[in-house]
Amino acid sequence: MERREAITELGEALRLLVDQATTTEMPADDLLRAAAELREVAARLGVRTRDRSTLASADDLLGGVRMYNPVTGGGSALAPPLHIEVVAGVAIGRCTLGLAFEGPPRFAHGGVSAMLLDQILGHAVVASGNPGMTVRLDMVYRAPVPLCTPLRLTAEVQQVDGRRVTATGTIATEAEPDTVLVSASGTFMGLRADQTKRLFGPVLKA
Ligand SMILES: CCCCCCCCCCCCCC(=O)SCCNC(=O)CCNC(=O)[C@H](O)C(C)(C)COP(=O)(O)OP(=O)(O)OC[C@H]1O[C@@H](n2cnc3c(N)ncnc32)[C@H](O)[C@@H]1OP(=O)(O)O
Repeated sequence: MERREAITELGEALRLLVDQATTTEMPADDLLRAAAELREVAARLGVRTRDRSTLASADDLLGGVRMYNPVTGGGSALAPPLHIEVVAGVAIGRCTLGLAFEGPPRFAHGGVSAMLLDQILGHAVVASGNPGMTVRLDMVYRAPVPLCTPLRLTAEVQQVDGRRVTATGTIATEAEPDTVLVSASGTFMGLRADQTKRLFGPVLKA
């Protein structure tokens, strides 16, 4: 099996674990036994690791492959994951949030909605050919986002003004795609060469 497939397999197992660990009502003894077993597994994975200045060997930064991205990464225990495709400049995202993402009971944490929207706005911005970093993200929470419900996100670029790119996006359910639950407007700033070197120099050098 190729390494990226193995990373995704491990990611799926971790997401199942996070989901079960969040929903389990098993007694304390079972939780303690699971915790001990998981520490052993973690120790095996920790034999070879990377630091923050080293890109994951399975990643392809310029090709847009980020296996451990906390929103889209197939290898991430934290990612829903959000699956994004860009069609005619519009980024369309799909995911279902489990109980690990709960804020108010039955609904998603507001910060999770912001994270999803930051990511999908970023995809629309990259797809427009003007990559940049988020410098501002404005959120409007119109209605709570239901957990365990297929969601549909959209994002598109509204304006490109030199290095400054503005994009907007929404979260709705798949069942009612025209009822906007959360909307966001983001400003992204393209980096000057000196900023790219200062922030990402060690990673790019490697
Ligand atoms: C298709 C392929 C798939 C792959 C897709 C991958 C998608 C990835 C998606 C990832 C998605 C996740 C993405 C993430 O999570 S990105 C992570 C979160 N974002 C950050 O950490 C960025 C932090 N900010 C900075 O480091 C600096 O601000 C940078 C370096 C960006 C600019 O440096 P600096 O601040 O020194 O500015 P400047 O001297 O260059 O001047 C630039 C202009 O910017 C204006 N400005 C600054 N701040 C703001 C502000 N808050 N509102 C409005 N305007 C602002 C400023 O006034 C100036 O305007 P002007 O005077 O020129 O008019």
